[in-house]
Amino acid sequence: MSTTIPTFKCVLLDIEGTTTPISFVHERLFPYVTNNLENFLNENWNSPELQQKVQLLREQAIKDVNNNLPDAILIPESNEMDEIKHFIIQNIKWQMEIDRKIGSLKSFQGFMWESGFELGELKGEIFEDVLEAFKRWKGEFEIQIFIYSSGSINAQKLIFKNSDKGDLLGYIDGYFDTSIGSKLEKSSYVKIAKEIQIEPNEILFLSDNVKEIIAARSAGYQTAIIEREGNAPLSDDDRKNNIILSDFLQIFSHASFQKSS
Ligand SMILES: CSCCC(=O)C(=O)COP(=O)(O)O
Ligand SMILES: [Mg+2]
Repeated sequence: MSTTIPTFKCVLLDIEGTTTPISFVHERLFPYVTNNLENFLNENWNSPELQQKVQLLREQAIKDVNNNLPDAILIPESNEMDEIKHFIIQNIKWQMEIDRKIGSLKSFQGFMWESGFELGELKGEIFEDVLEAFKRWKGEFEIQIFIYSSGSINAQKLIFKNSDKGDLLGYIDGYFDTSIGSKLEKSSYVKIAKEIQIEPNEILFLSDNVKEIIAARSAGYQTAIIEREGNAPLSDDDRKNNIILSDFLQIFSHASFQKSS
């Protein structure tokens, strides 16, 4: 009898648009930040963790102004608390309007979501097929599962721990965010492969973002674009040049990802 085994030893997964609906991120997580920002700053102003996140935003804003980024908003170091809060709010709202994938913003968002998840006001949405794929990868094939998202590692863990499919942290072997580098750069994927000590061609990267897929493939990864409802439309060229899946379970029967043994 011929059996099949996967061509990869681990999967590296994007979150937004891949394990999780884009609508959850844009209609639940992001508004949680923008709608609660002022109260959150008032209630947590004396927290050293908040002050550390604000300092990261401040340092990024200085870089942005030095790099002539249009509309960049500085956060002053004045004694006037209300003035500082005003500029923090302006700064965060501006960055979120352009959906910026930058460490200081992602770290601040993750800090705010922490209380939302702890209070039960937020629950991570995970697509139906993801949990079944996790179970099969771990149970049948000993495939390792890693996450690589622009969201902070703290935020990634919150989503998978407090998900609508239960606590999924036990399935996941490690997490990467943009502190390893941009998801659009080949070098980030090279670094991840080195860190997890798996050859690039034995890693399967799944994402909704074609630019991320191109970067991962240039580092030698196997790749597939995940096309979920609500994701950005793919061009004819994207379809011609990539494997496109609408569901993780399709990987188990896709010829490119299996070999006979
Ligand atoms: C922990 S993910 C929260 C969503 C988020 O902020 C984000 O930027 C997701 O980006 P991804 O790289 O997963 O597409
Ligand atoms: Mg994504």
